Amino acid sequence: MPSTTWNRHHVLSLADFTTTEYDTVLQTAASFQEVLSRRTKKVPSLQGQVVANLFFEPSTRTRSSFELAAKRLSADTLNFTAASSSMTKGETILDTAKTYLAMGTDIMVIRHREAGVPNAIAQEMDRLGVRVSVLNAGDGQHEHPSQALLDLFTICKLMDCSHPRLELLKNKKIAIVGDILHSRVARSNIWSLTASGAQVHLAAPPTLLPQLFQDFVLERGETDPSPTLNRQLFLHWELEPALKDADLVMTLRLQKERMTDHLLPSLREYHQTFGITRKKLKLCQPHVKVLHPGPVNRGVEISSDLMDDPEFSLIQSQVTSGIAIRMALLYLLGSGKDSA
Ligand SMILES: N[C@@H](CC(=O)O)C(=O)O
Ligand SMILES: NC(=O)OP(=O)(O)O
Repeated sequence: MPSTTWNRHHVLSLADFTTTEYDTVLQTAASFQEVLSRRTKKVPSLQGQVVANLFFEPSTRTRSSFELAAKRLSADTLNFTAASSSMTKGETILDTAKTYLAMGTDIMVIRHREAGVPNAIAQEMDRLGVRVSVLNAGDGQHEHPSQALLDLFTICKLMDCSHPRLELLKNKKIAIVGDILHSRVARSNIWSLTASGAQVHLAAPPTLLPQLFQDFVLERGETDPSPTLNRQLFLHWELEPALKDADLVMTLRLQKERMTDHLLPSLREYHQTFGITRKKLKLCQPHVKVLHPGPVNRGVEISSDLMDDPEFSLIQSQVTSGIAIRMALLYLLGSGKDSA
């Protein structure tokens, strides 16, 4: 593994990630990707450490890939799902976390439907003075840092497989399309992609864009249909200007579980206006690739044939990248613990 300086104790958000930290994660993931291509895919880096996956909200790929990543690093894993836990008998979230602490957990990977739960658990661990790291695996509408990092890794590898790094995305045009309002994936990606120097274009119907962004634009009296939030972040109420000459398109699922109102006329109408299809991709650069964090609602945010087309779709490759990225995060958080 590369020898690195890494001082972060928890990974809760990408808001304050530095360029060096992004590059450290990308380079460490690239080293693990090489390990994963070998016959023996396991390394002893986290032998004796315990990684607890505390998932209070459903997940397929994040939970499984954190588990596999921990196993590839030789850590012991504990898997928790709220529905089959003693929370059904009234145990609180913090008491649940302390129960896992008492079992010797070193790293807690936490997903919760409410924003801020991983931060609250991290604060409690710090208050107790224990060296437990907390990794946010998606909290409400707030952030999903490991997803944005695996997206970054997937894209950077396309450009330079052996040396993925942040600067490769400088000035690339990246469209993020769909339910931006409820998407923690969009929020984390906005941090990482703007940090890279890319031009990030957000496109959604007004009901699915954060009011804050829209107020900001209206306050400045912008009437342009493609107003600029800052020099790198653009807002569109229509799809076409976001797709025009885009290098990459990230489409998002409609997060119905987080919608309290009827925000769209119909799924059919949404697919016609904002669904990504081969025809609409013709507006983009010829080399365009499409990302989606999954799970996908086929025929809603992306057409089924496009999702399955390896010429354009990076969806499977994102899932594969998730293992190396999560190995990198667990390794960086866990490898300093023995020397404490
Ligand atoms: N799986 C991602 C995206 C999604 O569910 O649409 C998340 O948990 O945020
Ligand atoms: N992309 C993502 O977080 O998928 P899961 O919800 O299946 O974990």
